[in-house]
Amino acid sequence: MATYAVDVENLTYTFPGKTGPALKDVTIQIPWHTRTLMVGSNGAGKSTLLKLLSGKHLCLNGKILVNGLDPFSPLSMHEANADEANGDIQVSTYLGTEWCHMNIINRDIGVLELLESIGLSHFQERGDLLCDILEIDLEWRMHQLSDGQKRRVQLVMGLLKPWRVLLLDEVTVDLDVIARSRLLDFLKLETETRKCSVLYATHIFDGLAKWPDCIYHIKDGSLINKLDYKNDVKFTVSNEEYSDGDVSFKGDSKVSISKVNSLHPLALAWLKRDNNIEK
Ligand SMILES: Nc1ncnc2c1ncn2[C@@H]1O[C@H](COP(=O)(O)OP(=O)(O)OP(=O)(O)O)[C@@H](O)[C@H]1O
Repeated sequence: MATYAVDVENLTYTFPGKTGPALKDVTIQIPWHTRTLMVGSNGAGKSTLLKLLSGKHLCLNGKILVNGLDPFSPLSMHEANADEANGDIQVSTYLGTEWCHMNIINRDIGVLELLESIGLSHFQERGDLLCDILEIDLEWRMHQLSDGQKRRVQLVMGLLKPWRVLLLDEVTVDLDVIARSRLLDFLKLETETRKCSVLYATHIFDGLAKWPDCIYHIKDGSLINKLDYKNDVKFTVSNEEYSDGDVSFKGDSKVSISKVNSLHPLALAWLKRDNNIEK
């Protein structure tokens, strides 16, 4: 089994037809049993990195290994399946924008039928747990659901088969706060109870204060900060009841955040810095 869930070295990626790279000399090592957050402005390069990790683009410049395998190589995936004890674990699952727009979720089809078509009976226990967590009624019909309800069914579909590495590209925007909080708890439990890791790019920081093990800050295609949660992040108690939260930096590698269950103050402080906004 690979030492790291994700092992990327000196990765530089330029989209075909573009002059400048979308990712510049990125090196990132994600251990097993961890949750990593990626923070950065629109266009910083978060989705590009997640897509490269999921094998959606070929990268010739740098090393990318997910579960010790080249995500772009079909041979790798074949070998991976042979390696897994029961063949029922995916190397990686990528849930991103394109995945959100899959057509099936708008069709006149029952939720039970939909979940059965992707192997619910094979992963019954996990499926039941996910339906319970995300409060899915198996009698719902997809075309009659709200956006958030559709997203909840879609998340059960995406998470039904266990994965070694989960690549989440902001797929929680439609969820209400309870569904999002339960989903984050589920992902935390997953990383604590079986060999897997989660890499999550998001612009929603509420409810995340106690969630990650590591936070990467990406700017203009480069990783410019890495915070190891246990050692580098300290929460202070804010005096103001309705404060937006305070952040104080100690150099570039340590930070203190006022005590709110949110990383919004940190994201806001980083992105203001990125854009040279003083206050
Ligand atoms: N298919 C593409 N072809 C060419 N350039 C692209 C393509 N996709 C993204 N880019 C460019 O790559 C850079 C990084 O984009 P990316 O989507 O990775 O940013 P992001 O951090 O995920 O942003 P957001 O928070 O808005 O989702 C941007 O400059 C973007 O314009």
